[in-house]
Amino acid sequence: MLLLTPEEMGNADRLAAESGIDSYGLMIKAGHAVSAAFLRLFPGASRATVFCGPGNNGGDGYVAAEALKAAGVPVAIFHLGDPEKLAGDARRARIDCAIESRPIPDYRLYPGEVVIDALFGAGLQRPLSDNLCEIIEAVTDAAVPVIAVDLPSGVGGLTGQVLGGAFRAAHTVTFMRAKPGHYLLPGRAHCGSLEVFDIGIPQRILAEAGGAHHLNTPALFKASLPALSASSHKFRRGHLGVFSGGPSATGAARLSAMAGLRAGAGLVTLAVPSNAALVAATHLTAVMMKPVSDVAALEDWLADKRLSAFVLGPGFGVGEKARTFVEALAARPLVLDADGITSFAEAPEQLFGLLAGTEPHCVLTPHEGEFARLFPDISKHDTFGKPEKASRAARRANAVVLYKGADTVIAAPDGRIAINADAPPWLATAGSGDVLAGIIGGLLAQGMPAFEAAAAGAWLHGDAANRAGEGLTAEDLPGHLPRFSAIS
Ligand SMILES: NC(=O)C1=CN([C@@H]2O[C@H](COP(=O)(O)OP(=O)(O)OC[C@H]3O[C@@H](n4cnc5c(N)ncnc54)[C@H](OP(=O)(O)O)[C@@H]3O)[C@@H](O)[C@H]2O)[C@@H](O)CC1
Ligand SMILES: Nc1ncnc2c1ncn2[C@@H]1O[C@H](COP(=O)(O)OP(=O)(O)O)[C@@H](O)[C@H]1O
Ligand SMILES: [K+]
Repeated sequence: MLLLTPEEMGNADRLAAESGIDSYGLMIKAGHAVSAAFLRLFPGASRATVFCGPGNNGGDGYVAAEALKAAGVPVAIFHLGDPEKLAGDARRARIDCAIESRPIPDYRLYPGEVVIDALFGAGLQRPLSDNLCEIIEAVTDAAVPVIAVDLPSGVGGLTGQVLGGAFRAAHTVTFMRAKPGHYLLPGRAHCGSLEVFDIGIPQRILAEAGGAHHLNTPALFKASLPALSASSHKFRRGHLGVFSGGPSATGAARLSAMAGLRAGAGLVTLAVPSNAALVAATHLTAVMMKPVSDVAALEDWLADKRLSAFVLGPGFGVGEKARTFVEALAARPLVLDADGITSFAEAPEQLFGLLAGTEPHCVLTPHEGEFARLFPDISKHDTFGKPEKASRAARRANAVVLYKGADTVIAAPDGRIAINADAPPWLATAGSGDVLAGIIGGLLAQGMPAFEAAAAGAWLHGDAANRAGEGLTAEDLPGHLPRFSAIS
């Protein structure tokens, strides 16, 4: 599912106009979609209170207001700025709307009203003024239902960030394609239910207008998921190696290993320091074990080319050992998580040097803190949204970056970006990140390319959590992974 940034939507708009499509006709359809949503969702509203801004978002508002009046709904319009200065389609929409409007400072709460927020959409450029924020706060505090046109005003369509303040909509009607800001946080939490309405811009124009951002759905990775056939045997299904920490820190890697096996790797081996072998062995059944205490033992093990992917980081310990192990592993498909990432905090360039110059085959899975350790300058940039941060990091590291959180973003060095929006909050539980690393490792082991494996991993992780339900522990997750053949 392709998402368009506000800039790309602007391109689509321009290309549509160039191809002879009547832009005022698009605005009429947009406004009518908003009025239809109002009538469908709030048939008993005492009044439609329409806030109209100074651009085309306001234009959609005037069209919706006129349509609601024609349907018999009492309507009050409050405009921002000088409506005489409206230009283009928005000007025409105001002229065609026979309702007197008043300046926004005249607005007072009205019992039973429903607000249509048509202040700003794609054209939001800067934080909302204090006066506007006060009005938004009054509407929010009074729990007045809000329908947002395109985006809740104040939410950045590219980043999902709130600029100053923003409406909390019950429902948002956007046009042709959702925008990244509808799915990134905190924007997602301001949208309410999201409706993507087709106002008639042709697909070929939308395809030409943009295409880097995707919502993470199976359509993005399904074709690359490993498929079982009669000729499958365990070595054909890949062999995943997962590195464990010492005797008191084997749990995290065991979670990854089990998840890798459930994700379909034919064999999974836990590589343990010798002093942890006994502890680990008492907890393993289908997962195998191999003592690997130092880099010499690792290099011996790596001579087995059937080992097709690795996970390093969960519970491994931070320090020199992790760095030398990564040096030995850097040319092979690898998920680098947790301590594996933190070990390079003092010398991120060393890691990027190891990963440079090849087809990207490493997946980095930082949470916010780990991301800041590896990419401190990128992380500090307040105006970058999460996709831009992940994307810059991916290019710098020549690795797929899966930037975790409630709105996990997956970015490839070639510019592809996926936003994962389905994970439930009960995934925030100890060890769930270890399971995610293992799922991705299991998919890499079966030959899935790094971006698709990371995107599939994040989606499967969220899907398993939704199946397991609230109250899950990380151990529950692997058992709830869906059958790949059942994913649609
Ligand atoms: N794409 C399509 O095909 C279609 C798009 N359609 C609709 O068009 C919308 C995009 O319209 P748009 O480009 O005119 O931008 P919009 O959101 O109205 O805002 C721009 C105005 O706001 C102002 N402004 C900005 N920030 C501000 C602030 N913080 N505080 C105060 N002012 C601020 C800014 O002023 P300036 O920065 O120039 O001073 C400018 O005047 C889109 O969201 C959708 O609803 C539909 O009609 C159907 C077809
Ligand atoms: N509020 C949330 N909603 C959805 N997913 C979340 C939320 N908080 C965390 N997650 C997910 O849970 C996992 C936690 O991973 P991580 O932070 O590494 O924890 P741990 O180290 O305990 O395994 C990540 O996949 C993250 O995306
Ligand atoms: K809006």
